[in-house]
Amino acid sequence: MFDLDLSAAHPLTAYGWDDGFAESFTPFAGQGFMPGRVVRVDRGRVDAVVPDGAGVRTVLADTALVATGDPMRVPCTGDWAVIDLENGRGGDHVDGVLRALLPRRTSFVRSTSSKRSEGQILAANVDHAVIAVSLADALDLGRIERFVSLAWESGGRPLVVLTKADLAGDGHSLAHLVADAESAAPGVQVLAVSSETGEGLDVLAAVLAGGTSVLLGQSGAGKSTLANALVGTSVQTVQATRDRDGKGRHTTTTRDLLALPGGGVLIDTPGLRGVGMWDAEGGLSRTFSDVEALAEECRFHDCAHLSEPGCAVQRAVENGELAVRRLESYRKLLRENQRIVAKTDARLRAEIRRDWKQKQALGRHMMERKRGDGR
Ligand SMILES: Nc1nc2c(ncn2[C@@H]2O[C@H](COP(=O)(O)OP(=O)(O)OP(=O)(O)O)[C@@H](O)[C@H]2O)c(=O)[nH]1
Ligand SMILES: [Zn+2]
Repeated sequence: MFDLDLSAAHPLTAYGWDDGFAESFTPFAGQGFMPGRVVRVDRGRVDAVVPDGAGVRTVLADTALVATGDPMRVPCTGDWAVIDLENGRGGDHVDGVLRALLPRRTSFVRSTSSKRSEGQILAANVDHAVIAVSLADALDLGRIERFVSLAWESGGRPLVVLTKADLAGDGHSLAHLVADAESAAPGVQVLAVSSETGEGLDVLAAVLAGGTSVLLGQSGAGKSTLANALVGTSVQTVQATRDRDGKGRHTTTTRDLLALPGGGVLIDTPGLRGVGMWDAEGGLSRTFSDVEALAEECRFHDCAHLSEPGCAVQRAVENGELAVRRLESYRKLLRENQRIVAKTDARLRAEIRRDWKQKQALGRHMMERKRGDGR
């Protein structure tokens, strides 16, 4: 079998395997199971890297996992899983069964918070959320604030990467742009890079070497180009299909999770790329920690920072300590967030009502049938 030893030689180290995950796996060890990291999920088929020398294996999730109906328990890219290759081998190139998921450290969830059952999980065990912002267009600080809030909410650490730095003019204007981006994301590292010239890629690679990262950002921000530059070759990996039919065909397999040559793991899934806002109240608080710290000083604890007397936020705007743009952006994102939470709640209520109505109708139907039978 394989060795659970945590030496650099462990075949999964390049995929982020560490002491903590090894510990979570302990109860499953010695049962013929092995750990694996999910690199792609496609219509119920899960591709995972396993330490058995074969690289990526395709498995199906245990029906017990899927049957819960809880979308949070469905495997997603970045998950560490308990893989059983001894059983469940089937046609259509299925190599085994995914028996369980190891506890997630962080998760990117669409819709409301992870406590909610209707959340959709987009990526798991993410340490850094890389927010790609193109310098080909004027910086949209509000957009940076939105993505940074989502990143904080996921539990990962945001990192703003200003791409296409070759288009930003001289070093002086580049420094200004970096400072502007920093003002929108207190405490968040901002890096300028160019996939074209290679500028800044070494610094970025060094940051990403520690853990698992996801790529976020608008369409056209330069994410694919950046991923290719970081990986060194095309993100598409060509894999030989096992020679079951004797034809020795080759298929091209795309992965959503890649080991970076300089260390670290990069997740780039289509579902995550242009994510919208969801319930990110905690993330907003972190992104606007400066505004919230000022609000603590307001005379009224429910101050709306409009025209109340003793408003510390308004005072800071007047003093030039706080940009009015930032206060407006804060308000806008809070409103947007509240709208989404309300909408989700309304949807949830509607679902419960529909379910209840169906049960009532079914009950009536059964009663009528019973009565009919008795006649
Ligand atoms: N000048 C310059 N252009 C770049 C750089 N990186 C990317 N581009 C160009 O920007 C365009 C968009 O890049 P992509 O990598 O496809 O952007 P993306 O974020 O992956 O876009 P989606 O796939 O739509 O999410 C392409 O035409 C790239 O050639 C760069 O560093 N410098
Ligand atoms: Zn106030």
